[in-house]
Amino acid sequence: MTEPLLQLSGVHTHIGPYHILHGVDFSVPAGELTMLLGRNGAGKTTTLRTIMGLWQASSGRIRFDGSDITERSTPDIARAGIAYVPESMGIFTDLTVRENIVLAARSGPVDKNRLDWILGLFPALKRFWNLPAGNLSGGQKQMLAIARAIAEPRRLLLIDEPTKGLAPVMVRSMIEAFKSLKAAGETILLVEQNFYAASALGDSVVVMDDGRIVHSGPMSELVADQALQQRLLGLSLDAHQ
Ligand SMILES: Nc1ncnc2c1ncn2[C@@H]1O[C@H](COP(=O)(O)OP(=O)(O)OP(=O)(O)O)[C@@H](O)[C@H]1O
Repeated sequence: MTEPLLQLSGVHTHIGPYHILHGVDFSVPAGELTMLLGRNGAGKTTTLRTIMGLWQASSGRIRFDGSDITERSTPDIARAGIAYVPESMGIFTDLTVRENIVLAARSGPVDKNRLDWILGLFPALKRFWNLPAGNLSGGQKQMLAIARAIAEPRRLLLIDEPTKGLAPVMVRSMIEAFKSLKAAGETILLVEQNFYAASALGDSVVVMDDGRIVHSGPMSELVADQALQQRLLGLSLDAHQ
């Protein structure tokens, strides 16, 4: 059997005196979109930050693309091909949309075909190309943050709640963009609270609670089982479109 692109085994993370992750085990197969779900405070963001080396795992192993990355630095992990889009997005609001994207490419100018592909995914960015990113709506800022993450080819995208606070029409645009990313063969680990978006996009799903994995399997299985959804996710689910 081929090794998954990303594999977490028994990962514990402490933040100062607090023990946040308690032996997290899951994997992300190449070319799939894996949803990471769970109630508020379950440990989803901490998991992404631990993969990225922004928090150091206190025990357990993280393997990526055949190598152990548990103790590598964040820049090293980024160089290995993992991009992280945090909930706060990390865009430069004083710079134009164009400058934000150009600056995100570390190894030189953004490839023209790639840029056309990115602007095809997020047409709104084309309209605001020469305007400061601070003028964009919340959803457009999210799109810019993702565009920055894919300005260069990456092996794995970690994206934290891209639909948070967005109007339904914007959620639908975001879902379409993710469908295109999937069709292009990108491997994505996506944190989502919006179950409508999660169910439309996930190939597989991992559910966390209190720093532990409490369920993992195909997304279709969770979508078909409302009792399981209620048990695992309770009222944290936002099923609105
Ligand atoms: N810097 C920190 N210092 C102390 N505790 C923290 C810190 N960051 C997160 N935590 C705690 O770790 C736990 C997990 O938080 P985390 O942000 O990973 O959850 P989450 O599942 O992403 O939640 P949400 O959906 O609300 O963003 C929470 O109890 C949170 O209070």
